[in-house]
Amino acid sequence: MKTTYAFSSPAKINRFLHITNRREDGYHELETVFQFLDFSDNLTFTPRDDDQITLTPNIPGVPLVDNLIYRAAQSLKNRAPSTIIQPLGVDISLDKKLPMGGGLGGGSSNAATTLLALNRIWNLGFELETLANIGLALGADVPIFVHGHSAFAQGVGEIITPVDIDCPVFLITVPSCHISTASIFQHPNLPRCTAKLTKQQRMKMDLRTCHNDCENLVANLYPEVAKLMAWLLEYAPSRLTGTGGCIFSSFDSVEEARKVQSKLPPNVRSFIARGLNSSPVLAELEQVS
Ligand SMILES: C[C@@](CO)(OP(=O)(O)O)[C@H](O)COP(=O)(O)OP(=O)(O)OC[C@H]1O[C@@H](n2ccc(N)nc2=O)[C@H](O)[C@@H]1O
Ligand SMILES: Nc1ncnc2c1ncn2[C@@H]1O[C@H](COP(=O)(O)OP(=O)(O)O)[C@@H](O)[C@H]1O
Repeated sequence: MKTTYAFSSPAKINRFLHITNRREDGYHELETVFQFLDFSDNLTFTPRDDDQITLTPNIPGVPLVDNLIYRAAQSLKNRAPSTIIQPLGVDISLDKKLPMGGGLGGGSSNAATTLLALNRIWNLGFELETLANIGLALGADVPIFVHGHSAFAQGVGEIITPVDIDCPVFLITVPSCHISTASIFQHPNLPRCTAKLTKQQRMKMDLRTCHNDCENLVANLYPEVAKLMAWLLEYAPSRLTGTGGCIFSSFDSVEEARKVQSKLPPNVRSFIARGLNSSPVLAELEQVS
């Protein structure tokens, strides 16, 4: 009888996102605070007797070789120490709940959960820092999910300082438009020179005085996002996550969030989730001996 291991793959939000510089290689330097949500995709891993890696079901429009779960598993396998003699094969299943391309980091989260889970299941013994480096080649947000704690991030997201922040209840709204991260970063009207936070501001970390540099551009390009944002701001502090288009609105209680959710214009997808300072994956790893 084979063991199947179940792991979550949580969403993240960027409580703020300042773009401070554009590097020579075209990538942008950011300052952001990441927070996880108690709303996740679910992944299962069943080790195989051979060295095949399978993934079901397929994500429509994402070929297997491009799927970040498959890529993460392959990357890890390719770096396995030569002392590992058991076959590194696994059947992976994905229960996708997170909207894709909305700034909730689902792909990066899936990759990070895969790295963490397979490192443990295959007994590879890699340190978190090594997994984070393997993950960075897959996506800028993967290291945050590997480290698994709310964090202030700099660089392209790989310079990480863990922080403990407030954990409100969020109403997350999901506009129907799919926004490509690359298209926002390439846009000429993106603000790219927000001043870096001073040491004093970082100590205080008052999230209300920060903003998301992508927000105005995304609102201009996608009137649906602008309309939804204007509607939400009537009820609660609301901000874009990442390069959008999901918006998070903060509340003190689930009841208050539900009240606003029930008034949302028809056809706006939404869910309610609490902010977390720790990724649920950390506790789940403890369960695997
Ligand atoms: C900006 C964030 C904040 O969380 O946005 P979301 O994608 O979650 O909305 C992320 O760091 C995004 O990370 P991720 O989605 O992994 O981006 P990647 O695949 O690494 O990059 C996609 C493309 O966006 C551009 N890019 C990305 C990150 C960055 N710091 N500067 C960039 O210029 C590059 O053109 C790159 O080719
Ligand atoms: N396992 C995966 N889950 C989600 N998206 C994936 C996955 N593998 C590859 N992708 C690709 O990554 C893109 C960005 O997805 P996602 O991480 O959900 O959004 P965002 O970067 O806006 O937070 C998707 O549109 C898809 O093409």
